[in-house]
Amino acid sequence: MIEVSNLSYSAGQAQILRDISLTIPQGGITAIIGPNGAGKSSLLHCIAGLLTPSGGQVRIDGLDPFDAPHRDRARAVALLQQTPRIATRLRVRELVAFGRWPHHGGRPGPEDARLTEEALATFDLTPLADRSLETLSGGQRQRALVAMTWAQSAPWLLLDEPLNALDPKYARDLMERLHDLTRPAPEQRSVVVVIHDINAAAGWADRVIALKDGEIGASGPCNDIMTPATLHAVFGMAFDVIDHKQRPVVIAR
Ligand SMILES: Nc1ncnc2c1ncn2[C@@H]1O[C@H](COP(=O)(O)OP(=O)(O)OP(=O)(O)O)[C@@H](O)[C@H]1O
Repeated sequence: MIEVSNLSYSAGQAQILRDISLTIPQGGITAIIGPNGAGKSSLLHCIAGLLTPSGGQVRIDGLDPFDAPHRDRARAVALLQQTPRIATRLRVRELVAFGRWPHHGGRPGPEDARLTEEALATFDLTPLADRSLETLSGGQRQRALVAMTWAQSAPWLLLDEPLNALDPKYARDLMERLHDLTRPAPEQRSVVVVIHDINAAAGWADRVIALKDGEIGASGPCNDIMTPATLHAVFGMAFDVIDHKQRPVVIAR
């Protein structure tokens, strides 16, 4: 379980997050939505222990990400940042294998190789495994980054805009895969994902946290949040919401 209590975060004079308290249960997909500048990335980085809050606390399955040794933190939570800096001459397999670093500390063994191949296969990257990143399309590179994050084998995955640059098929495939891999079987991980595409959240998320101006505007099961009234309150614009196969579909008016 992720527990965030009275979290505040400031950058210089600017207060970015204000008194955020929330609980994210294990398993499933939790989507963080909200307008530009609402504080979604900042919240994800605070949870991952990469930004130091000005107040409050975070616990990831009981672990304090700000106090924990780097390796313990990396085994508890894997963060995919929006614009990670990576050496483009790396091959896809080498990049994905980096995800194993917290487990082997520079001495990869057969289990690390096996889990690297498994992550490549999970995200349809096996045919691209020997290509260097600079030869990939933006969407292919994005999938390789998700696979690297997955290979870290942390129970919690925090993904900041993973659908960036993905075409509709790969965006759907990625959400479907994350959905399947966050069910109780065969292997349950927990995903917290910042998403701009509101219908990707509506279609796949189990829970939604809607941020507005650095505060929680709404939070709860997906169907409870994807309502015209709540979406209007969060985004300041009118939406219609219809039901399609028991999932909400959001249409901007
Ligand atoms: N170092 C900083 N100094 C001042 N303001 C900052 C700093 N970092 C972030 N901000 C501001 O904090 C606010 C929240 O930023 P954040 O990136 O968390 O929002 P977001 O909801 O992820 O936005 P987007 O949807 O545009 O990616 C923004 O207004 C941003 O300009």
